[in-house]
Order: sequence, then C-alpha cells, then structure tokens
Amino acid sequence: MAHIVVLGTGGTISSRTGTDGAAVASDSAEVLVGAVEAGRGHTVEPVDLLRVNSFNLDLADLRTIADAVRDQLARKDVGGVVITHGTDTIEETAVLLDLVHDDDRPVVLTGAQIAPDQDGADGGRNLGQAITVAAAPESRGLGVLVSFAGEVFAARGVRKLHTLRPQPYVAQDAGPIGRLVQGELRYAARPVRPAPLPRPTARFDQTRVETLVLYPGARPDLLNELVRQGVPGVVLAGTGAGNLNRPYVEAVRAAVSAGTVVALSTRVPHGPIAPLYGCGGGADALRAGAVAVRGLPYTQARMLLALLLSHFPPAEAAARLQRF
Ligand SMILES: NC(=O)C[C@H](N)C(=O)O
Repeated sequence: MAHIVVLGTGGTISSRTGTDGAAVASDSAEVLVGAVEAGRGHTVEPVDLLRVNSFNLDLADLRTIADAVRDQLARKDVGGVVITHGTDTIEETAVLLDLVHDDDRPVVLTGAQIAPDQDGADGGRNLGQAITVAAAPESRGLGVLVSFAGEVFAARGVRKLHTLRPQPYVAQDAGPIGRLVQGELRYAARPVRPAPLPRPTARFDQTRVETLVLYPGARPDLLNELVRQGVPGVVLAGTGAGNLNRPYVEAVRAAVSAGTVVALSTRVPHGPIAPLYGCGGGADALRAGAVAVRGLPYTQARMLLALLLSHFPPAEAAARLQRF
C-alpha cells in the first residue's frame, strides 16, 4: 500500500467543451482523482498545480512542475507522484523531469486523448493505471515514466506520433518498457539513465532554444536570424540520419563561431543520428561544429540543451551534449 500524490496540470484529461464546441482545461486534480478507484488500499492525494492545455505551457511552467515534484518527494510519506498532463507536450515535461530525477520513487505522467465529457473518454482509465504504476515497487529506480493506454514508456525517447489514437505514444528506439495486463504490471526492460543534471533555476525560464526543421529547398535564413538575435541554442531536425544541405552547413559553421550551440537531430521518428554523408549531409554538419544528440527525439533534445545552457557556458554545454 502506497500514498500517491496526483499533480494536476491540465490537458484533455481535465478539459470540458465550451459553448463554442472547443475543449479547454477545466477540471481540478480533486475532480480527476474523485473519478477513479485507486485500488489495493493505496491512498491518493490530489494537488492542483496548473490548469493548462499543454500547447500553452512555457519553460517557467515546466520548472513549476519540476519544483512541485521535488517538494512532494521531500515528503517521506509519499510513495510516488502521478502528473496529469496534456498529451501534446508530455514528452518535453517528462524528459526534463527525468534529466534531474535523483530519487528511487517513480514519477508517472499520464493524460487523455478524449475529454471526460465526450464518448470514449479515456482519462479515468489512464489515471487509474498511472496510480498503479506509481505505487508498484517494481517501478522504483526506473526514473520518470509515461503511462498511457496500458503501456509504460521510459521518459527518454518517448514521442507523441499520432494526433488522435488512444495510444499516441511510441518509444524512439524501442517499445514500451512495461505493460498493464488485467491490472498486472509487467516490465520487460529498464531504461539506461545518465547521472542527474542540476535542477532548473529561474535562468531556465528565459533560456531560448529554438528548433528548425529541414526539408527540400530549406534556406538557412531563419538560422542566421536566430544567431543575429543572440539565441544561445538551436536544434536542427535534419532529414534522414541528420542531414542538412550545403547552404545550411555554411550557416551552422557561422552560428557555431558566433557562439551558438547547434544540436543536430532528425525529423525522422525512429533511428539514430549517423554522420553518413558529405555535401551538406550529417558528416559535414558535424565537421561544421554541430553536436549530434543521441537517444532523444528533437523535441526532447531541445529540453536537454535548454537545461544545459541555463547552467553552463556554451562551450561546456556543447561538450556535455556531446557526451550525453
Ligand atoms: N490530448 C491532449 O491532452 C491534447 C491537448 N491539446 C493538450 O496537450 O493539452
């Protein structure tokens, strides 16, 4: 039996449809928790933190969530934390929390694809399962998890890849690490987790890291403009295994010599970055000073780079990104 805190942050799981037909985050954590059975004698404590649809979250909100997790885990009576969250950007919040998580107890994010006032609402089932995952002794030491539609994902590498399906998530390089079958939780793998990074501070809120996606005919004007604005970090979601194009590679060279950290990722959902090609490809991008980010989709690479740049000077942030 465990005591689980449920931090409510909004999302579809808490959304109600207004008279204009559009859903807006509305329900409190109390309302969400009141609608589920914790089971197995677990006790559940709702804490209302934010009421935001996740496309409206900013870095300050993510730090608020990270601080709330830290505060709850400072309590000895808490066995685990569940966070109800919009599904659109769960992967960003989950990876930030995981990057700084230094506790054995699980932190489990969940949400819903269908709002509670619509047919087929899935939030109650997902929240009940997330509480089971957070309370399970087998979940200890696995870091931050995403529990959704009966599957459990490690925070690192999880990505929303379907807009509407009941299971929108996939893992970048593997499958879910666990499953709930008829209420029984089974793990098949343990995530590899590097040492925790320092927690976000107020500097994190203002740390600009922008993302640019490559495509045929992509011109580097936007990258040049970000450098001109003094943006400290840019993530490039290249094509294929991390390819740019010739003009972009020249812009990367200029960006890096101006002090901008350029992280190289890919717009492709699965598979690693590989420096296979010259003539504007990934090999040229790395020679021009871009740093390949391994094991994280570009959405999560951005969170890692923002956290590093909020703590370390650019050269050290780039070196740490390289070693990650
Ligand atoms: N299913 C959801 O939760 C999506 C919603 N747009 C959100 O991220 O808040």
